Amino acid sequence: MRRNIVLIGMMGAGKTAIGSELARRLRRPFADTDTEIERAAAMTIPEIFARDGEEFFRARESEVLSRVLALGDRIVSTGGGAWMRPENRSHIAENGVSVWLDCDLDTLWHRVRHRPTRPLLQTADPRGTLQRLIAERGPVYALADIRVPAQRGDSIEETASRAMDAIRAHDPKILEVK
Ligand SMILES: Nc1ncnc2c1ncn2[C@@H]1O[C@H](COP(=O)(O)OP(=O)(O)OP(=O)(O)O)[C@@H](O)[C@H]1O
Ligand SMILES: O=C(O)C1=C[C@@H](O)[C@@H](O)[C@H](O)C1
Ligand SMILES: [Mg+2]
Repeated sequence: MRRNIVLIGMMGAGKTAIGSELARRLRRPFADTDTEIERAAAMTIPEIFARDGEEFFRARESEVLSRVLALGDRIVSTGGGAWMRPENRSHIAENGVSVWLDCDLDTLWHRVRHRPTRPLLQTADPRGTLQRLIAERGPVYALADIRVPAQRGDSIEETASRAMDAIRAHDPKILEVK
């Protein structure tokens, strides 16, 4: 079974957008943990946070992530907080290669500020919250196998190409066609 390629990073970094582009190019199945959680719960992420709280969401996230990773061969886009749990990092390391989409605050803010779909940003100062999350999570994201800079000026295609180059440089076998 081929190793999964697992995208991690902040909300708005492009895990979903770049992940689906990589899956299309590599002709591999795509899985997005946020989408899988919403499907299983038949609720949106803001609804899950509002009704059951973040801890409940994190438990479902770990379950979904394990299930998807066990399938293998996938491009897996995670939610922004998934990488913060040590057990999730261990599962990802056992079943795939981790790719951090490293995106700056201004670009992230530009992308997420008009979207009400990220419950963690429903604060009095969402830009400040985003900045704090970047500061808290940055050192942990940096534990990923591979770092790919994802800047505002780059198109989805350019960032996807940069990710492919970085994965190939890390281990060419990961991109081999069956
Ligand atoms: N170069 C780019 N790379 C990635 N996304 C881009 C780019 N340019 C524009 N976008 C847009 O920015 C948004 C990125 O959000 P996306 O949902 O992919 O982020 P995410 O990392 O999956 O966030 P979350 O953790 O909240 O799921 C999308 O609407 C995407 O179309
Ligand atoms: O960064 C985060 O903690 C989150 C990011 C999103 O992908 C969702 O998983 C949820 O909104 C939490
Ligand atoms: Mg996403």
